[in-house]
Amino acid sequence: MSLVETATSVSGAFDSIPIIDIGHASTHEERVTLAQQVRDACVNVGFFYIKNHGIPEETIDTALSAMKTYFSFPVETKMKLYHRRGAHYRGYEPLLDSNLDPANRGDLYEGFVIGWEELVPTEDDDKKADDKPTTIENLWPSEPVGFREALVNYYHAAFNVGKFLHRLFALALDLPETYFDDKLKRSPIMRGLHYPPQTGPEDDRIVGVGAHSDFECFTILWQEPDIQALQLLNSKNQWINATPIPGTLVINIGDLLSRWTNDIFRSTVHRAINRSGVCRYSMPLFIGADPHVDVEPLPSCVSSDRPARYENINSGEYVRKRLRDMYQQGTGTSGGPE
Ligand SMILES: O=C(O)CCC(=O)C(=O)O
Ligand SMILES: [Fe+2]
Repeated sequence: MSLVETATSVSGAFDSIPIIDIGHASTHEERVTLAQQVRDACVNVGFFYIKNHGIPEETIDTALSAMKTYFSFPVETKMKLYHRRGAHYRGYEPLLDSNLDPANRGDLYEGFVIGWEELVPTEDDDKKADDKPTTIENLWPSEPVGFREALVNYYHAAFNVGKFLHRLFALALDLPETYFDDKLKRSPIMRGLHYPPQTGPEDDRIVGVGAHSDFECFTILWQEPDIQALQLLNSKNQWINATPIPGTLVINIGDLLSRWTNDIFRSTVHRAINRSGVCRYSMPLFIGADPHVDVEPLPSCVSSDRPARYENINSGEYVRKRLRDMYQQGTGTSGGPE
């Protein structure tokens, strides 16, 4: 069945989230089989878990413990790196600073945001990058010791998984396997997130992260085991729990890849509410397209029955606008970069 035909029969009324084992992918045949599962998941749900992703537990644990220490510092210390002071929203986001769902009153998480950075910069790094990718500087606190190393290590480990996944997306979209290789070279933004427990009466207008879809191409989310918080909205308006499954990562499609695929890959609305009684941590890595890349519906996703639904847009401009909107709706007072 063609991609367009596959998408036509989809209802979006999913009640569970597929788990895909990516552990065996050395042959082209194995990757084609995986790509078929990925296609089903992206068309029907927009979310899936991956297992056997290969990120060492130690890399995750070290990043988690660095985050826990950092977020335990007084807010005045963390505010020295307030993310709205710089030009690119890097650094510390305090509680209630953003508001992803305009119907809400602010998102009850604090975060720390970084972009591309080599742990040990290589001399010819910029020369190698023929596409003038972002070289926006990250902001780093002096404490805890090892914070930068822990986060940058996790960033690259997760990005390596992302590089593998975008090849599966390409196969799933009937494109050459390497189609996205030169388009997603340095795009990821990573956030370390801390959700304090929400107690008291349930109030749908203040949640950990309000209902939203992600802006970029796809997200690789590590969520803390044993704490239920993430939920996805299906087409019947039911919230489906994305229960943490040990050893897995959650992958979801964002709006940019949804546009690129003419809505054949679903960018599913989700939210997070932490009513566990204890703090919860998560680490999403958002993989967009590099800023210079133009995005318009792919030929394999367009037909006479399904004409292109979107204009060509520049990826950098698109994501910048989405970020501006998100932070303007928040309660942060010092405005945002233009
Ligand atoms: O923390 C989570 O589980 C979800 C976070 C999220 O959806 C986001 O940051 O876009
Ligand atoms: Fe999200």
